[in-house]
Amino acid sequence: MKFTKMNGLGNDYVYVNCLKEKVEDPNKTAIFVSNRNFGIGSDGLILIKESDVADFKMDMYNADGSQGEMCGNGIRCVAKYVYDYGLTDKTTVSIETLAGIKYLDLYLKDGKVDTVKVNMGAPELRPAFIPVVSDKEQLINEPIEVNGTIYHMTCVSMGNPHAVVFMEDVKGLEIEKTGPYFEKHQVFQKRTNTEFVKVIDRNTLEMRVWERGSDETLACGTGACATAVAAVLNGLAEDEVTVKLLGGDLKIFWDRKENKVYMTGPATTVFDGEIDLEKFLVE
Ligand SMILES: N[C@@H](CCC[C@H](N)C(=O)O)C(=O)O
Repeated sequence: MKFTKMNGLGNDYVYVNCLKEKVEDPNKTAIFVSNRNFGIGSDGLILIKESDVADFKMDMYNADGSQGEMCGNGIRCVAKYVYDYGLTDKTTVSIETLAGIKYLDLYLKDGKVDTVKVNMGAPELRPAFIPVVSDKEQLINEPIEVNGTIYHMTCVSMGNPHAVVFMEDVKGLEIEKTGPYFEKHQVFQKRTNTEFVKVIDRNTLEMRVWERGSDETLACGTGACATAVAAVLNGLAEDEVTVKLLGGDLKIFWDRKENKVYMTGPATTVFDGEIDLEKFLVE
């Protein structure tokens, strides 16, 4: 299997061009390639495919082999891949995901994609569609007991589920002790991604993320979008913010008139490789 290692702000995936390659068992392949000791090492696996309804299709798998509906950092890298490797010469591309079709603008430097702006669509706030168990219309600053501690969360889907928790000490948070309890809390029927966020000022948010299926990662694009939306809903930020993640910054704009969230950030290629999967994916 030929692959390319790419990342968006250190949120790294193994990308496979499925216009040329066939991945028989993506769940199992994701678990193997993601392993940082015995595999390639990544937060998951992303397959680039043909689409009947858009220019390309993205299928994403977390490090535990589960499938995610959407990946903000991943989709910017898919856009870079299809342009830089000559699969398209368009600088505006559409990509089908399990969370619908996303539209992306590509910005070039020295003939290659450097930065990508993604129309991430409308945030979903209705609990049943996130999904999270609740009788309420929206969950904004809602108390939740997690492993014996009361937190306040705002729930947003950007195609995938997010619980956003505002707090003072994000840097000192022992995320590996809290994140798994949020992820598997009984109210989240499909588990959840959780963002822990400090408001620096009304245009700057500091965020760490515990990702469903991949543990702590250096950045999460859908998480940054959910965080920006949650900050506005809680009266903590303006519609346009910089989200500061462990791996770098994302610019997020919630166009409230159109009810669309825009994410702008970098995409980076690290190396190409080839691996004999048959040798490793034995029963
Ligand atoms: N890192 C991604 C999100 C990947 C999927 C997520 N873990 C899920 O299962 O929903 C991003 O940049 O958005």
